[in-house]
Amino acid sequence: MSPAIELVDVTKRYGAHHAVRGVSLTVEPGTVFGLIGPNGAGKTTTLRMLLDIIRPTSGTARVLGRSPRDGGPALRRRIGYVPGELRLEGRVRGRSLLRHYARISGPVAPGTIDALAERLGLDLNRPVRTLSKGNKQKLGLIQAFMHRPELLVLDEPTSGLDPLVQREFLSMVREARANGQAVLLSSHVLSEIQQTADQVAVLSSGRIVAEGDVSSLRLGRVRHVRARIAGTEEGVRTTLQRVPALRELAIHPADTSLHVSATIDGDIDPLVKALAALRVLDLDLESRDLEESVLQLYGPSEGREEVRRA
Ligand SMILES: Nc1ncnc2c1ncn2[C@@H]1O[C@H](COP(=O)(O)OP(=O)(O)OP(=O)(O)O)[C@@H](O)[C@H]1O
Repeated sequence: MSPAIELVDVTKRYGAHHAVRGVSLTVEPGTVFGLIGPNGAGKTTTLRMLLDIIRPTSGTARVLGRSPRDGGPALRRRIGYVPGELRLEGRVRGRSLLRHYARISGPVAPGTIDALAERLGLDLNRPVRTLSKGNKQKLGLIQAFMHRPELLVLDEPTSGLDPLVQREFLSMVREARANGQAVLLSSHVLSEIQQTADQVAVLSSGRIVAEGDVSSLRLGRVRHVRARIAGTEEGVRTTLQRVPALRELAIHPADTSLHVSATIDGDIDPLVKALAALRVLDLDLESRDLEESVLQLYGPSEGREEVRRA
């Protein structure tokens, strides 16, 4: 079976600015591929090239075995696409709009539209212009999923959705994978990629700076540590400085305790053991957000030229 997506050395330039530089990636049927990276990294540009909304400056793209440029409407119907910025206006009701899309996308099994609307909690009888951003996004998701396309290309699909709906959406993605559909999901939210994707590529300044299976990347291992600790500043500093993976340690006296903040990259067990020797009044461990993780692990000082794996 040919890959659902194959990009080889694809570049997109706007004048002197490289939005995407030499990106190669392969997405197999029945898998979820996560494309992550901070704002402006080149995610939307990469996805639009798959749909032939824009064309690469150089390199080759194949989608479901065809060139997006030559595939035309026949290829387009085999893809479900959620654009990053969904503009839906007009008096038309959600149901009519989806029926209209269904005439373009090809057969939708009876009951599918209502079932998806029910799952996502969307009222299909409302005119689309009166829908909130999140509800418009739900319409966008339904139009992408309803005809069970071989490939789903989803650009920041959970933006504007509340956490319960996000969870339902992630189930829909897993079901699509189980049906043998391929999914390319772009996001700047690491957790949703971690929950669904089999493979992941990290884009930064238009380049893939890391790729592999989700568990092999070190992104999720960088955490913020915040604690309130009783004791002397010197004693606390001496204890915590022995933790090998602890960085950016800062200690500020506040009232009767010390406010401690740091980041930890890797094994947290030595930190837990060190804290056990102190009087900890409060403790908070939080994953760094994606942008911080990407920049720390794969940023300029780490050498963007190389693809790094854990
Ligand atoms: N039509 C255009 N003309 C000029 N520059 C563009 C154009 N489209 C995108 N860019 C630039 O290309 C880079 C990549 O943009 P892109 O929208 O692909 O990023 P992104 O990863 O999707 O970011 P975001 O998460 O903010 O949507 C950015 O620096 C952007 O300013």
